[in-house]
Amino acid sequence: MSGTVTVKNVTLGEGIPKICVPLVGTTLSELREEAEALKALAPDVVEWRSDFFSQVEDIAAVTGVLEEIQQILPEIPLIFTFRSAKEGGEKEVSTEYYFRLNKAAVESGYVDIVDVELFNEEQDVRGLIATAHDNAVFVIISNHDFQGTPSQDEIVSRLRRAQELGGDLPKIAVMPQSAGDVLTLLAATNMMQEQYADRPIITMSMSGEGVISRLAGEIFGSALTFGAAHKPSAPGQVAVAELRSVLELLHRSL
Ligand SMILES: O=C1C[C@@](O)(C(=O)O)C[C@@H](O)[C@@H]1O
Repeated sequence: MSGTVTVKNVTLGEGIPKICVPLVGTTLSELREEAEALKALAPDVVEWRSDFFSQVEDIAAVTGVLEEIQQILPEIPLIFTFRSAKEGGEKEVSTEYYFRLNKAAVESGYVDIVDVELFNEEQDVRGLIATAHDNAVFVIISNHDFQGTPSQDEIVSRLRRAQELGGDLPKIAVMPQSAGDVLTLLAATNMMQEQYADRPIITMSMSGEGVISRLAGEIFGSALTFGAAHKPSAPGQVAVAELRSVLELLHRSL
């Protein structure tokens, strides 16, 4: 894999894949508790899935949560994500609000990485990337298919599009309908990282059948893997301690 991204002493794109744990609380007090509990798990990265938050339509409440997470976990890089319902998230908001919310998050000073969905108007995506970079925030450009697994060429083409738009971390999550679909995701990951990527990429095949893709990133070329604390944010996430021991086992074997 060529190219790395370093955020708060965590380097993505070299060595063992880094572990990210999502925060999925629906209230400020649940989120506080979850963040406190993460101290013991010591993930490399934390993602706040703000679409789970009951007050996500109130920007002041959102930045308030960000400030608290940052105070509880000041050393851990924080990803801000609003996952739209059409890509497997909990809520749908207007496109206008989606971009306003993400802009407020990157301008808050509490976020290290923002997740922006690829399937939006190009100028909106480019505008948000520019604002993020002006605020020293890295950008994941993501795409999720909860129904199936596109062809290898289509997966590679979406990852390349994310890279061309200027995303620092192209990402795709797909749903397998067969073991062959898991191989398609792994082959696309390997092809992307060997032939096209000049930066770290993040890929996963979801659900139980796809778990191997969350473990084998160091071999096939995915820099970050999502593990669950007490509640997964997507199907197939395994518990952090088990995830870490398998990643270390595979790392030692190489
Ligand atoms: O995009 C992703 C990946 C993910 O969907 C997964 O399958 O682990 C989990 C989400 O929280 C995250 O935003």
